[in-house]
Amino acid sequence: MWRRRFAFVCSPLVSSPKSTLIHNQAPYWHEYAKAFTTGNVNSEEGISSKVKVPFITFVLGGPGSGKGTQCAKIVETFGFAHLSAGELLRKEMSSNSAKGVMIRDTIKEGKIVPSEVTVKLIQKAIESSNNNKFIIDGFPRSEENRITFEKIIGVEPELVIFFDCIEEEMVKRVLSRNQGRIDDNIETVKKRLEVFVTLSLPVLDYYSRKGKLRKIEANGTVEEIFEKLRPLFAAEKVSIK
Ligand SMILES: Nc1ncnc2c1ncn2[C@@H]1O[C@H](COP(=O)(O)OP(=O)(O)OP(=O)(O)O)[C@@H](O)[C@H]1O
Ligand SMILES: O=c1ccn([C@@H]2O[C@H](COP(=O)(O)O)[C@@H](O)[C@H]2O)c(=O)[nH]1
Ligand SMILES: [Mg+2]
Repeated sequence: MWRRRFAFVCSPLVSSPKSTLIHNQAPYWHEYAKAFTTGNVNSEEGISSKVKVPFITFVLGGPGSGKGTQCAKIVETFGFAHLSAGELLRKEMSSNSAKGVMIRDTIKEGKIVPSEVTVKLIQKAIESSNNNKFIIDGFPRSEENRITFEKIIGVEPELVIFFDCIEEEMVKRVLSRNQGRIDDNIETVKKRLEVFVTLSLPVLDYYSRKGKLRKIEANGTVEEIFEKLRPLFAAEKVSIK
């Protein structure tokens, strides 16, 4: 069973895709886009003249496929801000509020936290960053997540990366991670794998059809995998180094 791989076909590596702002649903980024294109600055609302429409990359893959590990390398090499949806939720769950308890229970069950909660956390993190290039790790995990992000943030990703790793390897990595995560146990991992197949694969399918998906074979060493990622970010447009 663990040898199963996600049967999924997507576009081959191609040159960097074009920007695709969603112009009819952008309560937040429309203001940013306006400030960028007109040069208007509204200091009361905190919109800076330096702010540009953000370059967003989503990174998806099953539990333990290496998303967090590779995102750290992308940040170091290409100057992105790393937003891990899981980390944002784990921070939020450490409060003993009703919301914190709900997040803890959901993560323990390997299920998906309500979209609005996650998107609001991502929005806050984007708003408080000085960076303009974001790598969003482990999101969107479902079509509902994706649609909620589009509604609230109003920007589409330029690029969506999928780490394709065999289940046996993912399970081995998660069970030896040793970071005290409440979902790093075999019962939760099995549930997360099912959730990935049922709810996350349709998201990959959506971006594949839009020509935005890049599949990375993620069974090798950390360095081998990073070498496969490098060309995606080497374009002048996204590189700061
Ligand atoms: N290529 C690799 N080879 C071996 N071990 C790896 C590799 N990449 C990551 N790891 C290790 O596997 C574990 C899981 O990696 P990581 O946390 O990056 O995965 P993830 O996709 O973010 O998982 P999750 O969705 O559960 O957060 C970590 O302990 C990490 O050090
Ligand atoms: O968009 C998201 C991201 C994460 N979750 C929940 O958190 C855990 C852990 O996420 P990692 O990305 O693996 O750190 C995940 O299994 C979900 O329960 C979420 O609900 N929505
Ligand atoms: Mg992770």
